Amino acid sequence: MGHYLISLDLSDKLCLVIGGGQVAERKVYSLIESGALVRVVGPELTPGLKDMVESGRILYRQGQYLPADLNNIFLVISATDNKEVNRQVAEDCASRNLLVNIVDTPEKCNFFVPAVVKRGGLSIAVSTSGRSPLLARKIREELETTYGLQYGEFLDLIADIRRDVINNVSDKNKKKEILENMVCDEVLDFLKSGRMDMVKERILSAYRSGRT
Ligand SMILES: C[C@@]1(CC(=O)O)C2=NC(=C\c3[nH]c(c(CCC(=O)O)c3CC(=O)O)Cc3[nH]c(c(CC(=O)O)c3CCC(=O)O)/C=C3\N/C(=C\2)[C@@H](CCC(=O)O)[C@]3(C)CC(=O)O)/[C@H]1CCC(=O)O
Ligand SMILES: NC(=O)c1ccc[n+]([C@@H]2O[C@H](COP(=O)([O-])OP(=O)(O)OC[C@H]3O[C@@H](n4cnc5c(N)ncnc54)[C@H](O)[C@@H]3O)[C@@H](O)[C@H]2O)c1
Repeated sequence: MGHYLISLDLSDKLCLVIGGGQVAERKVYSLIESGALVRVVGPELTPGLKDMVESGRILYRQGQYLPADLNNIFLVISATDNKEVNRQVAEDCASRNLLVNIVDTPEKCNFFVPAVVKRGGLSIAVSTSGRSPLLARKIREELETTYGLQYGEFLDLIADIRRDVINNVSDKNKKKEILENMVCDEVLDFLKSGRMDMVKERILSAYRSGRT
């Protein structure tokens, strides 16, 4: 059965990562990038995680996992190398209806973490439904070469105009025409080749001609 892909708003949500190893570190980075408040529990930390504790970017309780660590938590990632601990976390989370990811047991997860290309507000996520994370990574790397940094800048530009159009253009056809022209093939071709001057010119003219 396929997964239902959603885009979670984690800003200021308290998320728990259990374990302080390599996998925990990767998951912590992606949570922090999404604005989550992250707490890590584990007897020891990688140097990268240690830095994050010292610079105040994450909270840390040194020690073994305890069920009380789940209090007030929105989302849990269990990234220990101990199967029994991971199994216990899965059970504790299921009884509390928490969002939970157990890194060594896909069947106990109620969400997977996809491989993601981020370009400002644009996120391109790749999931293989847990079947081959390495393939997800390879496809993410390929997408990174196709979708450069200019896509984030482009999204900012068209998002502002779109908001203006939604608020100020009442004619449905005109609204549709402006929104479609901003992402027409010609604009996307200029974007792909990094011609931001032409991109800006074309989207402004799409906006102006739609408003007259
Ligand atoms: C995408 C990514 C996101 C991230 O972690 O941030 C991610 N794994 C990544 C890399 C990666 N993981 C593994 C390898 C080694 C090669 C291999 O095993 O294939 C590599 C490759 C590498 O490290 O380069 C090993 C591995 N992974 C899982 C298991 C357990 C199992 O399958 O039983 C084992 C065996 C452990 C063991 O051997 O004991 C399970 C999961 N890994 C997932 C996500 C979820 C499914 C995502 C999907 O739907 O595809 C899921 C189900 C749960 C979860 O973790 O969310 C990230 C790439 C990020 C990027 O580069 O952009
Ligand atoms: N899902 C994925 O993407 C993925 C990728 C690679 C590996 N894995 C799995 O993830 C597991 C962890 O891999 P790793 O490379 O991070 O291992 P690691 O050895 O670097 O880290 C494991 C961490 O778990 C901590 N730990 C052990 N018992 C604990 C407890 N009771 N409470 C809290 N913390 C505890 C250890 O102190 C250590 O910091 C592996 O066993 C592997 O099966 C998953």
